[in-house]
Amino acid sequence: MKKLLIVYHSYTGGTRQMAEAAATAARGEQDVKTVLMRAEDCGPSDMLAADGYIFATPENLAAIAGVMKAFFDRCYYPLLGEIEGRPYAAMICAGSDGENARNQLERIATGWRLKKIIDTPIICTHGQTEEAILAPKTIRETDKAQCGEIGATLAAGLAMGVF
Ligand SMILES: Cc1cc2nc3c(=O)[nH]c(=O)nc-3n(C[C@H](O)[C@H](O)[C@H](O)COP(=O)(O)O)c2cc1C
Repeated sequence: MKKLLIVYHSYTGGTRQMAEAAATAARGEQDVKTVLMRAEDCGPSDMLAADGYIFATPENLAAIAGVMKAFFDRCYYPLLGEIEGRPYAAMICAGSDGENARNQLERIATGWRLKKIIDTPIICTHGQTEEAILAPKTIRETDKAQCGEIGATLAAGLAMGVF
């Protein structure tokens, strides 16, 4: 059975809801096992055991979250040349921007020679003040539906073997 691995980090809950929406939709595909993992728990063996990936991270200080970066740092060289051509999608949760995080994440995926299946969405939570930025986030249903589409697309493609 094919395996879809969703790796995420979230401080205030937004990215977690996005990753969970993708996982819920992906689990509608019976022939694919979908695994949702926090970035700090994920290592090279988890990556190697999967056939496709979704990476989800907030943008923090104009970069992917540090915990997500640590995951990539830990896995990058052990997996170089081992996962080439496998499909992936990414999702960014941002207060107002998200472009740098998207570029940084996609650059790492390109280094691994992963195949991007869907354009990477940036879901904005619109926090501007310190209080709003540090508050727990609620992702809108329309945005969760977009994340669900990504999960469902990856899972369906893995099941059909089209990637
Ligand atoms: C320390 C810190 C730095 C942040 N830097 C950025 C930033 O550079 N660009 C941006 O658009 N949002 C920034 N944000 C806002 C978060 O991306 C936003 O609140 C997002 O919803 C967080 O996702 P999460 O709920 O999964 O943690 C920052 C938030 C924190 C706490």
